This record gives sequence, C-alpha cells and structure tokens, in this order.
Amino acid sequence: MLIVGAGPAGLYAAYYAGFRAMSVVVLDSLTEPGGQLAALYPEKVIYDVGGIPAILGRELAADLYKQAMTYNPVMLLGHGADQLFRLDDGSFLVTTTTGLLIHAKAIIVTAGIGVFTPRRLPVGQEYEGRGLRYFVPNPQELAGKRILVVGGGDSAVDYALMLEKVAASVTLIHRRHEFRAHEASVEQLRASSVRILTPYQVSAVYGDDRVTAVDVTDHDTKHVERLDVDEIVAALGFVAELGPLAEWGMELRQRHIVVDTTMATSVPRIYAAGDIADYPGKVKLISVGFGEAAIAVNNAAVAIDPSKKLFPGHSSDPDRHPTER
Ligand SMILES: Cc1cc2nc3c(=O)[nH]c(=O)nc-3n(C[C@H](O)[C@H](O)[C@H](O)COP(=O)(O)OP(=O)(O)OC[C@H]3O[C@@H](n4cnc5c(N)ncnc54)[C@H](O)[C@@H]3O)c2cc1C
Repeated sequence: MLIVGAGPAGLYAAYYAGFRAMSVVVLDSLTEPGGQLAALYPEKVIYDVGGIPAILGRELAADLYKQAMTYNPVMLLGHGADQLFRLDDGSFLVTTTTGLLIHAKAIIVTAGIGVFTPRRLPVGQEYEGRGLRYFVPNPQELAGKRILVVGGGDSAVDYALMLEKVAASVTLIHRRHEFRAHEASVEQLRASSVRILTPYQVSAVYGDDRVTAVDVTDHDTKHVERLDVDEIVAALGFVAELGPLAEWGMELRQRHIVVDTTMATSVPRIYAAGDIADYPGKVKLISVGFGEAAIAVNNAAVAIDPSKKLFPGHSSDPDRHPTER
C-alpha cells in the first residue's frame, strides 16, 4: 500500500494499513511529518480532536507519527510522488521526485492541499540543514542557540515566542513594519525578550560547515547590521499546489479528488482521504480525515484481496496490537 502524504490523514492511514497487515510505504515531499499541523500551525492548540481535550499542532503530529510507526512502515520524507504507471495486473508503479520507484497494489492519496513547498530564503539556501531550517518540530534541538527567525506571519511569531523559552537569544526580522500574525501574539512578542527588527531582510548568510552570521538590511535606510547566529528559522509561508497528482487520471473537482462513499477515486484501487478528498457534504477537519482514512484503508484491503473482510476487527481485541500499553 502506498500512502501519498504524511499529514494527519496519511499518518492515520499508515497506522490502519499496518493494523490490516499490509506492507506500507508513506511518501511526503516535506521533510517533517504532520502536514498542515507541522507546517502551518505547530504552536496552535487544537481542541476538537475526539478524546484529546487540547493539544499543540506539533504534539499531535508527533503522536500521529508515533502511532503510524507502530507497524514499521517505510516512511519516505522529503520524497514527492511524481508519475503514475498502471500495470496489467491492476497494480501501480509510482516514481518519486527523488528518483525512487515504488510498486503498490493500491494507493491512498492523503495529499491535503497538495505539495507544500516552503518559501525559500532568497539568500543562503546552500545552508539548508546546516543552520538554515523551515521547521522546528522540537524546540529543544535549538536550546542555548542564538536564533534568527525570519517572517511576519503567525508561524514566525509563534516560533519566536516558543524559542525564546529555550534559546540563548532570539531576533525576529520582518520586511514590513506590520505583522500579519494574530494581534494577541504580536502583543506577547513585543512584551517578550525577542529582539524585533523591522523592516529588515536577510541580505547575506555567512558560515563554514554551519551558519555563523547573517547580514540584515534595513529596507528603508539600507543600513546593514551583522548578527552572529547559530540557526536561522525561515518562516516565510508555504506554496501549495496539486502538482503531479493532477495528471494521475482521477476525476477532480476544483483541485480536489472526487471520491465515493468508500473513498474510492475514479481510478480503480486509488483511494483518497483527508482534505484532498471531495464529496457532497464534505467537512475539512482532522477528525473527518481520520474516519475517511479508516474507510479508505479497509476498502482498499478488500479491493486488493477480495477474500478479506471489510471490517478490520477491533484494535482492542486481545492479540491484535503489538505494543505494550
Ligand atoms: C491555521 C490552521 C488551523 C487549523 N486548525 C484546525 C483545528 O483546530 N481542528 C481541525 O480539525 N482542523 C484544523 N485545521 C485543518 C487541518 O489542519 C486539516 O484538515 C488537516 O491538516 C488535513 O489533513 P490531511 O492529512 O488531509 O492533509 P495535510 O495536513 O494538508 O497533509 C498533506 C500532506 O501531503 C503532502 N503531499 C501533498 N502532495 C504530495 C505529493 N505529490 N507527494 C508527497 N507528499 C505530498 C504534503 O506535503 C502534506 O504534508 C487547521 C488548518 C489551519 C491551516
């Protein structure tokens, strides 16, 4: 089973496909699991996931990842799904943007709002992974460091506030005077120890193996300041597009994949779940994506092997779960 997208729907589908004893490959073009939770709102509290009264986006992403890994799927992060080839026996070959070839008897597309690409910092891209990053899944990784956060939206302000608690210092630069983030967060930011520089942009990045310093330039006065930093967190937003999946032959409606009540798309043995799946009455929520993922996996199990039952049994049944509780 190939699952395209490691957002909440894809991670949950990976768990469920493992529970159904399938061998599973999960692809995500991003290097972090969690989809929108990790990319767009890691520091926001989510209140409407059943059974979890309140949880941070990044914490839910981490828990979903842990659950997804229960049956050891092959998790290919940083690999986008690219071209689809259908074989005579009804199975598929899918190429990845990184040159891999994956054979799958069925596919579940949980691609959310499509391929997310972080808006890159215009300079210093060669330092990505060596002091320049677009995600902070675990703030402790940056404990004691001198950090530059770049951006003016919710993610940038949330990251600055989160990192202030563990970092040696945090500077936030934004190219405009006004922030796009929630007013309350901006007020919190102004009251914090975060150094705020506006309207500034990063004009050069210096380092050897890793980033050591940056030049930041005042947009109005062109004044340049050199800052010694250990880590740059670029939170400049993401671009999302359906990308190669649009060419897979599935019926689409307004950039979403049309599914029936079994989550089947118009291409046999390709299913869709989560934000990308569309049907009358669709509601785009994490909890809805979980249910759709379970429906998709169980129907795919029967499509691959008609001798299997649609109902998977209960995970609480004795001998059905591999981990200790
Ligand atoms: C600010 C904000 C707050 C929100 N708050 C809530 C809330 O409180 N409660 C709630 O229920 N919902 C909330 N949502 C909505 C919720 O985040 C989405 O419904 C959920 O993330 C959808 O999950 P998904 O797995 O379908 O897709 P996504 O989370 O979008 O994940 C899809 C993944 O697929 C990957 N992908 C796409 N195309 C490809 C490809 N070709 N190859 C490989 N990988 C690919 C992407 O990189 C991405 O990681 C919020 C959304 C936002 C933006």
